[in-house]
Formats: sequence, C-alpha cells, structure tokens
Amino acid sequence: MSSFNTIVSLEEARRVAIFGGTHGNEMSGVTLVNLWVKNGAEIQRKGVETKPFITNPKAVEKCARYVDTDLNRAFTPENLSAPQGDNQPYEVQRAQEINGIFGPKGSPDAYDVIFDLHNTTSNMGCTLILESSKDHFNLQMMNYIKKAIAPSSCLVLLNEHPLLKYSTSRSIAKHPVGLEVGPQPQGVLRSNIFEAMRVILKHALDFIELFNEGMEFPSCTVEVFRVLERIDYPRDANGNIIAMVHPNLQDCDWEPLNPGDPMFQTFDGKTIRFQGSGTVYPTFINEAAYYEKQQAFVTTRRESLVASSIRKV
Ligand SMILES: CC(=O)N[C@@H](CC(=O)O)C(=O)O
Ligand SMILES: [Zn+2]
Repeated sequence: MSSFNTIVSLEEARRVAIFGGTHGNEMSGVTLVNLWVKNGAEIQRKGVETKPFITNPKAVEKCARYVDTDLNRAFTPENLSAPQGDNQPYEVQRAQEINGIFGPKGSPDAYDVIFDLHNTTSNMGCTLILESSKDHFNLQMMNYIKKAIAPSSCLVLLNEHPLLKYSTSRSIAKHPVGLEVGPQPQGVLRSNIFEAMRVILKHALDFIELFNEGMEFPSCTVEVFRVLERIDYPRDANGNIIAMVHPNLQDCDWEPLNPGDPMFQTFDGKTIRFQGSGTVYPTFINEAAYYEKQQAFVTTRRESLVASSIRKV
C-alpha cells in the first residue's frame, strides 16, 4: 500500500504550549502547569520552546469548571471573530485573548502543538484525545507514547464526529492534543492521576525533540476509539433524570457493551438495556461535568489507523 511507503515531510514543531485549567476544577493540569510556570526545567527540550499556560484563571480561582460558559466549547469561528468587548461572556473574551497569543486558529502563525490537560471523574485511565484521523504527526506521537509507557497503557479517543465535535482550546494549534486522565473527582488531586499525566507529557515532549532532531518515524498502525454517539440519561417529561448508570456499566470505560447488556438502573431497580446493533466501547461513563450536557456516556468503535512515515522537511 502506498500509504506505507510515502514519507510525509513536516515542519519542525518549535512552538509548543501546555494548557492547564481550561476547566478550573480539574486539578492535575492546574497543578502541573502552575508548577512548570514557576520552574520549567522539566518541560524544556532541545530545539523546542514550551510554554505552560493557565487558560481559565478565573475558573481556577473559583475551582469551578467555568465562570460564564465552557471555555472548551468557546473557540468557534463566530466567537473568535466577534467584536471584542466587555459585554461578551468571560470565556469568550478569554478565547479571543488565547487565540491572539497561541493562534490565530487555522493560520501559519498558530502554535505547532498544544497539549490541553484535563481530568475526568470517569474510570478512563490515560486517554489522549485527537480531532483528526489524518494528522500523521499526532498519530506518530500516539504510537511513540504507547510504546514508551508500556506495560502501562494509554488509549486514544478520536473525536472527528461532524455533530459531536466541539471547538476546544487546543483546536487553535496545528496539532491539537487533549490529555484526559481519570478517575479523579472535581477539585481533588490524586497522586496516581497526577503522576500518570506527568509521564505522558514527558514522553510527548521527548517525541517532539526527536522529531525536530531529524529522526524518521516509520509507518505504523495506531488503535483508536472513534466517537460514535452520545447517550443521555433516561429522563421524565420535565427533563429530570429517572435512572442511573447501571452497576454493571459503572467504571467499565473502554470495555465492550453489547446489545442487551445492562446500561441504566431506574430508582425503583429496573434495568434498562443497550439497544444498539453491535458491540460498542463506551467511555466518559458518568462524567460529572456531562450531566449539564445531557450525556451519560459516549459510545465508540475500535479502529486501526495507518500513520505514514514522517520526517522533518
Ligand atoms: C471532562 C472533560 O472536561 N472533558 C473534556 C474532553 C476534551 O477535552 O475534549 C471536555 O469535555 O472538554
Ligand atoms: Zn476538562
């Protein structure tokens, strides 16, 4: 297959940012970024300028997900081109500022790579979130990280869904990478989650350094979980939740869910079963921040993507 033989030449990744506090109550990213703002030795690499940055300082101060609106949905073309002014929601103003520093989104001036650090209350372990199946630089980075952290594992969630995709803070970079580690409650630090996040980032930065030094990365395949569908909690006519995630599904992120498997449990103990047509892999199961987004979990499908060989130009 030609895709296995072609070498894709890519620009070096000289400008890298690490975002923490996009959600102000996700403490691993907030804490790591604050640490690195004080002393950046750990994130320095030869030939790379790495900028640690707190994206939503007001939300961090309140230890809340956001102040007016979710910053990680705010980087839409409409918001970014809206006239600047104090009458805009805080996060929209902030998105414009951040786009000015690390973007502009979609332009040659944009940062090369942005890592955005998140925590989830779901039992997802280490998850890297990508927005494109065609970004060979990011796919190679995923392969490098997976190999480097073995026998620990990290999974790749691909959100390329035309309707479920959202306008993230990291989306202003040429190569956006979300890092989602859990389970960790909102406002809480857990040492195992904190350290897992730190290790992933170390390997990611090592990859960028090697790439910039001219190393060639041969073609490989990367297993990803592609976002398929958002599943809401069962609700009554008033919109109130009438069931919880079923105990058989709770904490079983990334495990196969088959048609007929228990999915929700009503308050009077009835089981609601999955009605899909085939096996899916649920994730973000019972994420605290997603109650407001009408989402109990997302379903995904396992796929193997081919990453072309890459080398710097
Ligand atoms: C729990 C959480 O905040 N998750 C992130 C996922 C992402 O960064 O794509 C979000 O919804 O923005
Ligand atoms: Zn988050």
